[in-house]
Amino acid sequence: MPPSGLEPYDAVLLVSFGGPEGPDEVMPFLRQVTGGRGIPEERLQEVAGHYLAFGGRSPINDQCRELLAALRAELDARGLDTPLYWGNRNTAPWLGDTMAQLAADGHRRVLAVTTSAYPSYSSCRQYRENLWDAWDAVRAAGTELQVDRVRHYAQHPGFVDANTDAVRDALAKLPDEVPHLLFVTHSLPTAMAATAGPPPRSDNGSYVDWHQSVAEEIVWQLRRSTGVEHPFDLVYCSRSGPPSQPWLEPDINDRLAELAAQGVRSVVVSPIGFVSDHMEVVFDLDTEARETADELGLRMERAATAGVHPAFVSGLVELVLERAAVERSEPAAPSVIDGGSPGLLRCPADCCPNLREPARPALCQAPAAG
Ligand SMILES: CC1=C(CCC(=O)O)c2cc3nc(cc4[nH]c(cc5[nH]c(cc1n2)c(C)c5CCC(=O)O)c(CCC(=O)O)c4C)C(CCC(=O)O)=C3C
Ligand SMILES: [Fe+2]
Repeated sequence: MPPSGLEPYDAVLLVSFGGPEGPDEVMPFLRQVTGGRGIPEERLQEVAGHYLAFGGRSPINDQCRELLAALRAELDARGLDTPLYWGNRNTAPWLGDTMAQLAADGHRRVLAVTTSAYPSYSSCRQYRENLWDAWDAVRAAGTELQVDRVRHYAQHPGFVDANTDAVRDALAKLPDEVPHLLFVTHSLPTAMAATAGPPPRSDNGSYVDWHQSVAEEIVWQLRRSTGVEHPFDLVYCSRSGPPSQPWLEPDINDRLAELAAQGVRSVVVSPIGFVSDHMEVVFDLDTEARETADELGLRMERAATAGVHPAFVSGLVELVLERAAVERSEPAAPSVIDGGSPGLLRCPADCCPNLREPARPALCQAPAAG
């Protein structure tokens, strides 16, 4: 491979969740995502209904296409001609096919960027397990690839600034108020949340802690620029699983009802847990939570997700450059919000454990200590 400016890496791989692109793809997608995870059939039918209400097409693949185009433009602008690839965990383009293509195209050092910004089993290790499967198949077919992944980036200024900007735009639509801010992320089983991130862990675990820090930073940035301090909470959406299993709360709809009862009149909803307008955002927030707000007589504005905001796109490219520098043993100070965590270059073996299949291998992991 000719030098690309990202040495030692010769390719960048965007890894995403995947989503259906038509009605016939909805049920196969849901079965793929939930295979063996004990999600009740009723919940599957309900979620199928969310997808079918949007013509059976998830927004996520188109958003990946847009992100790839934006990343390409940003790499080009910086004189980096490193090829970009894309693979999904749950639909085409399948990660396994993309990994085989990377090998066939002669690549041997690949840097992965996931469309998921926080630590937890679902948002980190599960991606690394699927990376392992794809990598292992290529290895079995005779090619030795090395795959790394950029550190968790929720506390990178690029991601935070994009979200702050979006909250500012949403606030501008409610000029006569001091809206309550609701920062939203995907709920998790509390057992998964408690074991998110590397030990030693706080009571909340890294998933909740990281979201809390991002929310606080956004509120602080707004206060610094406007002098207004907005009341805020971290709330959850998209609870799944059997009713007997505890998940992170409060659900956004319940919190909206509480706020209305307390006399709050307007809210800005900021989906900091999602990098773009996934189905959870367009259904759980823009459809369901909006209906709740309407019924309660609350004014609600939903802030944009990071999407292809220039700060986010250039932040991802900076993360890629930073990691390449680290691998070349050059000094590279990790860029991170004040008091935030730069995250880890390689997850330790006991980070974000798979509570169902503890022995399942995952890629991008630090070698086990002594
Ligand atoms: C933390 C987290 C993220 C954020 C990090 C990241 O982005 O990865 C995320 C993203 C996503 N989740 C998605 C879709 C689904 N997630 C499900 C189920 C679950 N998600 C979980 C967690 C998360 N999920 C969990 C603990 C479950 C229970 C089952 C299990 O333990 O695995 C189910 C099954 C039906 C249901 O139960 O809801 C579906 C269909 C899509 C695609 C959306 C689109 O099409 O636009 C995206 C981006
Ligand atoms: Fe999910």
